[in-house]
Amino acid sequence: MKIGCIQLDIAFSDPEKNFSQVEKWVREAATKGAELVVLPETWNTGFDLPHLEELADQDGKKTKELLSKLSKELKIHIIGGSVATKKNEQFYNTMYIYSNQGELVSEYDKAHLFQLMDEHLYLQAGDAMNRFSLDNIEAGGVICYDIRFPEWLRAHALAGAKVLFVPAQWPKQRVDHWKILLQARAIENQCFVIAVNRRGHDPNNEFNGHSMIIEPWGNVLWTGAEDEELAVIDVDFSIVDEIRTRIPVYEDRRTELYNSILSPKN
Ligand SMILES: O=C(O)CCC(=O)C(=O)O
Repeated sequence: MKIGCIQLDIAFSDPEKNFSQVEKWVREAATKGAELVVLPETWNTGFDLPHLEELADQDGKKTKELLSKLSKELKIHIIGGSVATKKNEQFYNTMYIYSNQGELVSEYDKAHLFQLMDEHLYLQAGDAMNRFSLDNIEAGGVICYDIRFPEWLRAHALAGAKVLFVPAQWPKQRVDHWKILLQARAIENQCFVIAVNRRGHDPNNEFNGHSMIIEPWGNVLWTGAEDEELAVIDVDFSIVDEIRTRIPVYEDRRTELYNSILSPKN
């Protein structure tokens, strides 16, 4: 499958500009032959959390309209990064997944809120897993800081995911963590990891891309540059099963042992 990664330079606090940029880039990805496209985290607003009341997308309506229209018209799957949303009077960091038929196949609210950037002060955390299937490829999706929680990604893999999508706004100063954590998550879960970071800056942080596609043996198939970029990379998802047989990690897990330590009976 040809995967388009859009390493967007998000305009801070300017949803209108970001909606038109996203439309332009998704159209360009389709022109370049992408069958699935991945966007970064909170691409509608950037991290302008204090102004969510004015900026957040009410019920994700505007985002859903755009992604549904583009996925249907261009016949392209869209991993919609994430957007700041307002639902039931509360704010969320929400990921929408659209199939190439224009159907919403999954909606996920970021489960782990990043205290270093004050997310916990403004947003509600989601509790639901993000599992879906596109063209019979079993997938999962998490957002940025979620990759620091191996048990959360493992849960998606145990539930069947063979590829994990990771939209992010990961700051430049910790990009070494980003690369190592993504590679580790791919190796330990023996799955593809397709992670798209933004580039550019906001008032507090600089973001320097380094988006990555990693295969289940841990080899990096593609790393994004430091500029705004659209890359279209051909990925063969069929290798997952062979790698899972080569080292039978799932078979060798000792769940009872872990459970007895984490929840002793007495
Ligand atoms: O974990 C990190 O260092 C970065 C996380 C982050 O920026 C986020 O979740 O938005």
